[in-house]
Amino acid sequence: MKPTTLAQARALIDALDEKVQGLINERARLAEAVRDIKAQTGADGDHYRPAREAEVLRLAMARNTGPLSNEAMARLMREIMSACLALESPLTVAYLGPEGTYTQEAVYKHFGHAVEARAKRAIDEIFRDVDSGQTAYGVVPVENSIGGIVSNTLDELATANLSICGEVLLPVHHHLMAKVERIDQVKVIFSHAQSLAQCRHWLDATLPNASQAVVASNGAAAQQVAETGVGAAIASKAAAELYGLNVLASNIEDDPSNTTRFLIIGRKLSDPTGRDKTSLVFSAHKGSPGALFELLAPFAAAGINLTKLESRPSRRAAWDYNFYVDIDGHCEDPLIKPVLDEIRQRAALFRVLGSYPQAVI
Ligand SMILES: O=C(O)C(=O)C[C@]1(C(=O)O)C=C[C@@H](O)C=C1
Repeated sequence: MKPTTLAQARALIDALDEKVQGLINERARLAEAVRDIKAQTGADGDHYRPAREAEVLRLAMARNTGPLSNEAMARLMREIMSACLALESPLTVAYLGPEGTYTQEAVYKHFGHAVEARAKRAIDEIFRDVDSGQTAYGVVPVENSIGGIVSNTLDELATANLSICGEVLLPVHHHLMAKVERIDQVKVIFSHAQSLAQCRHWLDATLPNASQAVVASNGAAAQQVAETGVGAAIASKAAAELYGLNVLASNIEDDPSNTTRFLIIGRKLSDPTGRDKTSLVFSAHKGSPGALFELLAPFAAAGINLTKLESRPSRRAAWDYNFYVDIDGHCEDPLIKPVLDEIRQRAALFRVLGSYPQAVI
């Protein structure tokens, strides 16, 4: 029945909300049953299953008939699953803090809001915390569509005994924020080096005489401006709200498609979902001509798509490099496994950093 008055429409919404709520709790009871089944089968108490979560989100999007968008529907399912998982056991997630960073946004986008997010001061601290079991998972930035790689993360990945179990793509929109109310009052701008670089044209055109100062993160910039009242910060809208700053200009990034990719790090390999990525690190034997070509050729021969290739100093010897490669597919896929074995034989160093579902939302 299509309502014709506001009161009728609201009464129908109330009745429907009651049913939706009942169904959500029924789902939560099933998640509790899953916990009991896992306990009986000797699972280790970590109930988070990245592959299953990706499947649930993909199913929600495939089933969706609107009017809500697929993404809006998936975000709702994301929060329901997050609350269900928190019933099983609250998940702890370390991220690059302080509060208000884009990494914190990436935590909530990937895990939903029912996690215990713990702010850390540096990327290596996050790796240490996850490795020692103090937190179950970590979220670290790995690359930006304009600024390129986050070298600390790649360097930590090469030596850490951890596994990448997910990725998050976060559109990054920068805002100028301060205690003062007018842009012409701003004499100094604080932010992370990458954020300043991503807003360079806007800053040159709008605030050519203001000086720029690099700090550890956008969140730290906003926190500092809130505490001292000095200057302005470039950070997220969430940071402006959290630290009570005035937004003086919005969306000041030079490229509106500016996106940062984050990785979820944990201690377990994720199951295959059919739409996965695998991250690898390897190095070639020094001094042999065509060594890198030899390591990459098996991918081409098997028709495996490379989505990324980076090199970094290996830190073992001068002019020795580690190559970081992302491919489409899971390391257990029957097509991929023998190819990885072949490359392992040919490489000086070879490690699978993780296989994980491609970002869903
Ligand atoms: O299917 C599971 O293994 C569950 O624990 C249930 C559930 C869910 O709510 O759907 C919750 C958490 C997991 O990360 C994945 C899925």
